[in-house]
Amino acid sequence: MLLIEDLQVELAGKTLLKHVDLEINPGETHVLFGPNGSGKTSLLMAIMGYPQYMVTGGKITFKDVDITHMPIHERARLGIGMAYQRPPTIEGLKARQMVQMCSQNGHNIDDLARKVNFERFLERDVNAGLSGGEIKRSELLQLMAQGADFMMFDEPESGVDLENMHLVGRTIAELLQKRQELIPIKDKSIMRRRQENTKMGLIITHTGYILDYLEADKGQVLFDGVLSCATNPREILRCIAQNGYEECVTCMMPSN
Ligand SMILES: Nc1ncnc2c1ncn2[C@@H]1O[C@H](COP(=O)(O)OP(=O)(O)OP(=O)(O)O)[C@@H](O)[C@H]1O
Repeated sequence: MLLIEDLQVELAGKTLLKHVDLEINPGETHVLFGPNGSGKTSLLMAIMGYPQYMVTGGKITFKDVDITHMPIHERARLGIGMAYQRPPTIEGLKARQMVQMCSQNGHNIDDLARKVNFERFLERDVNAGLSGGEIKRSELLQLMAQGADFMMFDEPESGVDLENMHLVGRTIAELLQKRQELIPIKDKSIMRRRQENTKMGLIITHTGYILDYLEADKGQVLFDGVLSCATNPREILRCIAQNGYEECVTCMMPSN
């Protein structure tokens, strides 16, 4: 379980996250909405452990371990992974080497790359000259290799064309073991699979396209560093589209 209690985070002397509480249980995927600059990426970066996102209050617990001040690599080892919105180019490090470094289980890198249509980029430096959509697939490949238990996705749809959106959406759903099933829920094998799923996810989206590919458990809105509205993600999306973010957070229930 990921448990965030009363989290406050500062960046460059500015408070970006205010009293954030969040609980993601094994098998759950949450979706995070919010206007530009509201602090969504900052929340993910703080969970991942980037030191510039300074925790000035509160606590983050993962798998019953207090990770509030744990370095990034230890969080990754504990099972936290992230697909970034704008990951940096890393000169001198090939994508293949990066994926190998992420790999926990001696994966066949070429087989993994084929799944996200990334084979032809493996010998390039990480993210060098990649298009927006190619970068997203590179991020997914690293997560597939890592096999994390809790995965965060920062705007996985941005810059992805419609055809690749299917690939990205299906891959994320598979990573989170949240593929939408066409068979009714009363099917016992599906129910068992859902009960056995321990993967956790947190996805930032503006458009909600990702909801066409996976069953998300809860949506929340981050507005000016404050988290609210824990309810059905499609309902939140509808509310935002109809009334705007500010109206949405004032009219709905508090978080959790
Ligand atoms: N290095 C920095 N120095 C100062 N302010 C920063 C820095 N990085 C980000 N910010 C500010 O922190 C605020 C929150 O940024 P963040 O990226 O978390 O927003 P977001 O909700 O993810 O936005 P978007 O939807 O546009 O991606 C923004 O106002 C941003 O300008």
